[in-house]
Amino acid sequence: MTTYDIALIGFGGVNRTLAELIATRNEALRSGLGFGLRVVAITDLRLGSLVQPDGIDLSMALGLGGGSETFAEHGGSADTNNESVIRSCTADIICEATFTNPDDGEPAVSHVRWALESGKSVCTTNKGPVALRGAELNSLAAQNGVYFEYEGAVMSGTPVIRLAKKMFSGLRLNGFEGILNGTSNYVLGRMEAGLDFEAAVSEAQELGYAEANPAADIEGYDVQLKVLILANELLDAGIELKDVRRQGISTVTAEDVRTASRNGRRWKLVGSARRNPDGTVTAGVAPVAVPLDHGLAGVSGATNAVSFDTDLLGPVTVSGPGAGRVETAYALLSDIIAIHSAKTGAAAHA
Ligand SMILES: NC(=O)c1ccc[n+]([C@@H]2O[C@H](COP(=O)([O-])OP(=O)(O)OC[C@H]3O[C@@H](n4cnc5c(N)ncnc54)[C@H](O)[C@@H]3O)[C@@H](O)[C@H]2O)c1
Ligand SMILES: N[C@@H](CCO)C(=O)O
Repeated sequence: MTTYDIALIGFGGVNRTLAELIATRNEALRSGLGFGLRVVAITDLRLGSLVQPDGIDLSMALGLGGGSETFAEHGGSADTNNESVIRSCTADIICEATFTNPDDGEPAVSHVRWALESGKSVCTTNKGPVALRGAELNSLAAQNGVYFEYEGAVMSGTPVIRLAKKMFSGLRLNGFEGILNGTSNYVLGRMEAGLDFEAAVSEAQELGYAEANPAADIEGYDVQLKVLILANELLDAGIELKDVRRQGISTVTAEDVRTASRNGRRWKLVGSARRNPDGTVTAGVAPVAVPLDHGLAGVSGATNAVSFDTDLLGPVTVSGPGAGRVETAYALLSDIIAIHSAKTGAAAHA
């Protein structure tokens, strides 16, 4: 039975939940999927780093975080030591879930690069490296004969990127539009229910939907990255961040929400991209007061949906959780499963 050794870079909501899944479901994974998982390294800004090639005691690691204790008291270090841990630990797969940096993707871009260069596959939910350095990192993975997977970068564990790549390969995609941020959608819904903006944002933070800096959700930076990812991955758009127009929901007032409601409309933060007749792609994110019979009007809470405009099937819509710790940890698990399938499929055809 194969066991994959895993390193968790960033031990916040998502990677902690992955560790919980590994701790509680490893036997089910072994019998259902034919492989087990063992965590051999963890790094985090608050906890430092711990490397144990025989496997880390996850109940100990999950018990840390509430106080000032670090991994230094458990045989590790109070420093993250990310580069040396990533390059020299014995992990087969690095799960990168540190903060998303929408400006240049760092330090996560370096984390991914160090892993791929040292022959380790990477799964990440971090939008920065995928959106801003996706092409470079994908070719680095190919050069090193390893895998770079990032299903959770868009719509958390809801299958979108792999699904569209696999299932739409025989048709032409003309564009897409969707609700791609759970926090802003949740906030707009709570405002419609009468809650004030700040209280709604606090709720989204408590529920684990929001970015470390929730301005990324509210001002549309998060959707800008997701539109960039989908446009380049699925429309082969070849565009950069500056090509995705961005407007968030901070300009939408409680009065705007009430007026829309009286007029049979509902505010949504819509991300979209469309292929133009000359082959270029126009992409952006902006709040839109959609009519109640619009396909996106009924998408509520942290649920996301994206509708693809295809030439042979017409519109095809995928809907599901867009944020949440468990939902996003599942995305990492689905990436690990994809790596296992690719490895074992390749072996079967060798
Ligand atoms: N939570 C969600 O619903 C969700 C959904 C999809 C994608 N994501 C993305 O997944 C990533 C993780 O999300 P989260 O909710 O776990 O965030 P989080 O803020 O709970 O956790 C991030 C962790 O990374 C650690 N960290 C930051 N920089 C680090 C560094 N340089 N080295 C080591 N550790 C570092 C922090 O200390 C923190 O514990 C983010 O990039 C986020 O955008 C989150
Ligand atoms: N903060 C993001 C997490 C998912 O990328 C959201 O609310 O959608």
